[in-house]
Amino acid sequence: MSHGWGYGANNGPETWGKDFPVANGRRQSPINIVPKEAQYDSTLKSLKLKYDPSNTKGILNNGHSFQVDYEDDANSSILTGGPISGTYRLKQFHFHWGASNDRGSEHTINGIKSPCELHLVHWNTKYPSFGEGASQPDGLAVVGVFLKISAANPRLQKVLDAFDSIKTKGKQTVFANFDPKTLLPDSMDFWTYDGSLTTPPLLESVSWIVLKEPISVSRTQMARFRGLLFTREGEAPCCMVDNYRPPQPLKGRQVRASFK
Ligand SMILES: Cc1ccnc(S(N)(=O)=O)n1
Ligand SMILES: [Zn+2]
Repeated sequence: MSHGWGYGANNGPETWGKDFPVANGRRQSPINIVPKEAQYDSTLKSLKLKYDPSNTKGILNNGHSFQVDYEDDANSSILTGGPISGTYRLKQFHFHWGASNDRGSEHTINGIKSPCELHLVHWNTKYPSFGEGASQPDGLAVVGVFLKISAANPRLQKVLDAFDSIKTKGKQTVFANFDPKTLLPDSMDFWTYDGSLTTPPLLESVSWIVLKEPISVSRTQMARFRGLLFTREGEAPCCMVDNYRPPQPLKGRQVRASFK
């Protein structure tokens, strides 16, 4: 029985290239961001995120992370501006985190990992669907937000409170009226570069928009992320932790900054 990809010793990021050769491609993600080497680009527009909480569809443990899914059959929850042209629709958001607070993020800053990273995934409405966009070089835009250990973040509480209902792989539950904008920091300053999905199929279709300012999460809240399981009900339990891909080679790409 071929085991699918994951984050373990036998199916983790170092093995993904076997089934997904693009893993060694020229625009893979995540990357290490070196702020001093990022080029300020005054032509970058300000980020515009307009989300309609009533588009919230549900929350799911997909066996790699958990995701909150959004209705995307209209331009009601959209991303515009920043480095992208046109309108991108919110599909879902999810997180990556570590077994301890010294690791967990996918992007790093000067080689420093954060304990957790939020990804808000959007697709270009010039294509008919997320799936179509995912195979196009300008098909997706993901906003990445770092979480740093500080005071408890009350805006995470509704997400955390759903965890008991989605502990194991494949479980989903109702989740309504959640405004992802409440998970964003005050500043919309960002770095941007051309990259890929950070999990298989690792498609090189993502305009990455990584926010400079983190949001807070407490140690106790991080412990609740770690209570989720990679495994299905009835299987030997494996804690959902360290579900992050390490930084990939820049291969000549430029990272631009929206701020000086
Ligand atoms: C929807 C989706 C699939 C795979 N990878 C990602 S990610 N981690 O690049 O945002 N998102
Ligand atoms: Zn992600």
